[in-house]
Amino acid sequence: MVAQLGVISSTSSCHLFRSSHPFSIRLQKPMAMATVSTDPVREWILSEGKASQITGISPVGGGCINLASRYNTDAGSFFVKTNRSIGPEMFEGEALGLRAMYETKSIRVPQPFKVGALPTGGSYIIMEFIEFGSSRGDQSLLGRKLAEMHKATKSENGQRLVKNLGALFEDVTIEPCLLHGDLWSGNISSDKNGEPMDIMKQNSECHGVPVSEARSTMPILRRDVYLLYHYLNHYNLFGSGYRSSAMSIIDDYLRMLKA
Ligand SMILES: Nc1ncnc2c1ncn2[C@@H]1O[C@H](COP(=O)(O)OP(=O)(O)OP(=O)(O)O)[C@@H](O)[C@H]1O
Repeated sequence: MVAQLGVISSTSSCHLFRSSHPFSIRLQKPMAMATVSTDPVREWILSEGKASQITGISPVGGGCINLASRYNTDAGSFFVKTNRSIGPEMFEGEALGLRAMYETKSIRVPQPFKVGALPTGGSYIIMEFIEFGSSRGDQSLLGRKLAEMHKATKSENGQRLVKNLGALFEDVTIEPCLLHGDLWSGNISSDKNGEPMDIMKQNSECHGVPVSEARSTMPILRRDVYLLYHYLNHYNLFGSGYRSSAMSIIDDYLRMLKA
C-alpha cells in the first residue's frame, strides 16, 4: 500500500458507463486529497505516468481474454488491460514482445509501460494509447514495415550459442539412453517400505534432473545444455520466470566457448 496524493471521484458526480465494468466511473469533478491507494494502475499513472489527474476511464471493446480500458489524464491517454485470474506472466510476455518490436523502430506498436499484479489477484498492463484510424491503412506499407522489423531483429545470444555448440560435442560418441520424462519433486515418492518410486502420470516433457545422484552421471561439460533445453521449454510454456536461468546458462557457455 502506498500513501500518496490521489484523485477520487465524489459519489454524486459518478457516471456509470456499463455496470459490469469495474473501471467504468468517469471522474467529472476530480478532487485532490490524501488517500491510501490499493490501485496500482492509478498509482503508476499518477506517478511514473506523470499525470496529476485522471479525468475519465472508459471500457474499450474488442478483446477476448482481458478487460481493456482507456484512462484519460492531463498527461494524455493510457491503454490498460486487466485480467482478474491470470498472473503477471501473461502480460510480461506481451510487454516483452511489444518492447522488442517497439525498439526496432519499424512497425508502429504501442509502447508498453508497466506490468504488475493486482492486489485482489490477477494482473494488469499499462501501455501507450493509440488512436486508431478508420481504415486498415496502406497494406503494402504494412508489409514493408513488417519486413523492416524482421531485418532489424537482433540475433539473441542463444543463436550465437547454437552456432558454437558443436565444440561441446567434438570427439564424443553420443549414445542414446533412457531418460526420465518428467523428473521433479512432485513426481517422486516412496512406497511403504521406503523404496523410492516414480509417480509420474504422464510423460510430457523432460525437466532438468534435480537429483544430484542422477545429475552426477551426466558429462559435466554438456550437462547444462540439457538443462538449458528444459529451461527454454518451460520459458515457452510457463513464462518469464524461467528466462533468467536460461540466459545465465547461455552466457556461461558463451564465456566458456569464447564465442
Ligand atoms: N494500445 C492500444 N490503444 C488503444 N486501443 C487498443 C490498444 N491495444 C488494443 N486496443 C484495442 O483494444 C482491444 C482489445 O485489446 P486486445 O485485442 O489486446 O485484447 P485481449 O483481450 O488482450 O486480446 P485478444 O483479443 O487477443 O483476446 C483491441 O481490439 C483494440 O481495439
